Amino acid sequence: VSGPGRAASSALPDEIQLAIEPHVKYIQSLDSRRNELEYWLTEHLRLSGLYWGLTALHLLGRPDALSRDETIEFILSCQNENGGFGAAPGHDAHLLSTLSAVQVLATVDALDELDERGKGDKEGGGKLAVGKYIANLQNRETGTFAGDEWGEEDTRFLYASLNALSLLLLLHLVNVNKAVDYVVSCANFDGGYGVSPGAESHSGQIFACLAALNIAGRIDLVNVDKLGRWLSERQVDGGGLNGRPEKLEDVCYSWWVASSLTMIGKLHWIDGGKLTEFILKCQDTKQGGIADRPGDMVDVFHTHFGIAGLSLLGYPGLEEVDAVYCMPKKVIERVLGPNK
Ligand SMILES: CN(C(=O)[C@H](Cc1cnc[nH]1)NC(=O)OCc1ccccc1)[C@@H](Cc1ccccc1)C(=O)N[C@@H](Cc1ccc(O)cc1)C(=O)NO
Ligand SMILES: [Zn+2]
Repeated sequence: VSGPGRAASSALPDEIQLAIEPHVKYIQSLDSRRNELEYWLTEHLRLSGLYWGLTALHLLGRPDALSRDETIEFILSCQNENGGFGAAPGHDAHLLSTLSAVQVLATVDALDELDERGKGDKEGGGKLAVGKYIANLQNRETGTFAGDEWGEEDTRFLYASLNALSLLLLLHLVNVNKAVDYVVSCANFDGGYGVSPGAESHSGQIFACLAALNIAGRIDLVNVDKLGRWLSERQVDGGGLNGRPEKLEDVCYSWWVASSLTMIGKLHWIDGGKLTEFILKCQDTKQGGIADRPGDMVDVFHTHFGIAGLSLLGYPGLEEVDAVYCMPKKVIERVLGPNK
């Protein structure tokens, strides 16, 4: 494969190499852009933005580029009385921001702060309060999960729950077998999975369902050859991957598709070198950051998923990423043990 194995040399144009320093500076600059309208328009994603930025820095080998104390203070400031976390201080709790909070605290090795300083109900604060908030969102009949008390159900939320609960070592608070049955009920004839039974296959939902099955120890339920074929067909001529047939390539699908292929042992069914080159072409090597497609505006979401994708593809010098948790492998080994 001609891709990342080739020694990066100065003779090559910039975008063929990963511009590490500019990406670090771009991520560090994000929280200081309070004068920009976009900063406030993305407040509903602030906690997830911290997860994307911090994880990208850890994969770049720069875990100290953001202040650990400020990170912990911000996370805890987003916790609600019900134990769940909102996207920003004062926002209602939601499963996705609760997942981001748990992922960030695990990454900076501060999950115990939940017990020392976290909120929660009388009988059990700390980690248990977060676990109970999540467990209360499971639909006891179908096994799937809602994203918050308004009740919208989706396999994304089922994955978010199993991810967060497993990091808190509290999976026993929910009915994992029923969650597995629900994921199986979402399987399509093409081997993929959708948002609910009968919904069309979508790379993001496939990632969520495969990762949930993996955490439940039931990856054996996947039709590997059919799904591997559908996922490998996401690679388009430009080398990038799309989310569904006929859609445009997009850097974040590098993650959703490549991590799914990794989980079923078929990553070699796509051309890793061409995908690597596509991701590197989406960088802004001057200002830093990675966009969804070459020439588009960069954002922290695509910067994170582009770097995570490069890590899966073995780009030299990056920390290894865990395909199931989208977090540094070293963090997952510390929290769950080497043989997780
Ligand atoms: C809410 N969301 C998305 O819907 C992105 C939008 C997008 C980016 N590039 C193309 N579309 N899509 C996305 O994350 O799809 C992947 C996915 C879909 C379904 C299930 C799981 C993953 C992004 C944020 C975003 C919005 C708009 C532009 C860039 C980023 C997002 O927060 N994604 C979440 C997962 C997610 C996905 C869809 C949702 O409705 C909510 C959450 C995530 O990756 N958390 O770490
Ligand atoms: Zn995208």
